[in-house]
Amino acid sequence: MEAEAVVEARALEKSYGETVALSGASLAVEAGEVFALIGPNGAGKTTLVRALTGTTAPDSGQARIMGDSPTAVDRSRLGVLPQDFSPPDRLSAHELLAYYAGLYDDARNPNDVLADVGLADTGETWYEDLSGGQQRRVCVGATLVNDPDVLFLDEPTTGIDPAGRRTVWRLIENLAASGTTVVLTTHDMAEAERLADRVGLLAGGSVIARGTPEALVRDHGGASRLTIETAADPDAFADLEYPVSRPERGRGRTPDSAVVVRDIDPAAIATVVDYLEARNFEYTGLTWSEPNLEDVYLELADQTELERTDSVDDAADHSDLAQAGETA
Ligand SMILES: Nc1ncnc2c1ncn2[C@@H]1O[C@H](COP(=O)(O)OP(=O)(O)OP(=O)(O)O)[C@@H](O)[C@H]1O
Repeated sequence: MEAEAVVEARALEKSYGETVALSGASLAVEAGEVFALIGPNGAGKTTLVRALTGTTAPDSGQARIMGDSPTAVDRSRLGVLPQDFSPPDRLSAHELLAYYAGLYDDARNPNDVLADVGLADTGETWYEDLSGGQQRRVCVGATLVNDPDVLFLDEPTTGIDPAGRRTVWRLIENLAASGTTVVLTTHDMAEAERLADRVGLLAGGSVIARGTPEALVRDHGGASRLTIETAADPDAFADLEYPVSRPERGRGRTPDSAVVVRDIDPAAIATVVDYLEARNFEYTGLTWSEPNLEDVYLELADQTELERTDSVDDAADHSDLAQAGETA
């Protein structure tokens, strides 16, 4: 029997004037799952979270949390961190958490929450005097005072330094281990890959692919790559037994400073080194990488973006992507 969805969106549509924010977004999150929503700026992630948490009403479609409509659900079982959450700043971190804790009958001790978000020593500092990353961690803490069963975190780690980010990651992992259902949005693919049981990729207002990070990488991540930092032309590698090309747009390297060897096992890297040496090709570095969620993102979401900017008449390409999503 299929597990019952704790959070569910069915064919949600939402427009702001001419702007279509959601165009049939659907997803189902099971109890205890960590579900990460990824997608380009403007894809509709925040609007989807807002529709799921009852802060915006969809034009059509249905949102459900724990079997209820988002506006009818017991708020004490819900934690929501909006992207633009900005609490009153003339309070200390501790006072802020105490304030939010005061909204619930059976709230957690603010000191324990401060410790959870790695700010045990910063409780007496005024919110406005905290760094941006510390403020964000207090905001994450504010969503935890009621020990929610379902937690929505819209870009929880944006602006947080690497150590603080890891604190929040461990916190989310602990929450998930204790059974909390978590829906988060992020632009950090490493974050999604590390935390999420499943990932939903939003583009153009709908979920175009969903699945475990492993399945998405397997289905859409492409081949392993060996990147060679060299000015040599890919054609010069014609008799190498692997496909060689320039790096694609958007993959972090200027196309004429590197070539990419695809589908190559790490054990075969020595063959390529021998090949380079035998031909006196100059190179300054070799990097082997397996496909990851960033490759999936670039393959599916950025492709959608590029098509949209390259051509206004791209309806056919969108339907291809929607089909790719159906198989994920
Ligand atoms: N209140 C609003 N009024 C008008 N347009 C809006 C409003 N909220 C969202 N939009 C528009 O809807 C679209 C989706 O926005 P949304 O914030 O949901 O995207 P997002 O995926 O969360 O983006 P980001 O990654 O930048 O946070 C965008 O084009 C945005 O400009």
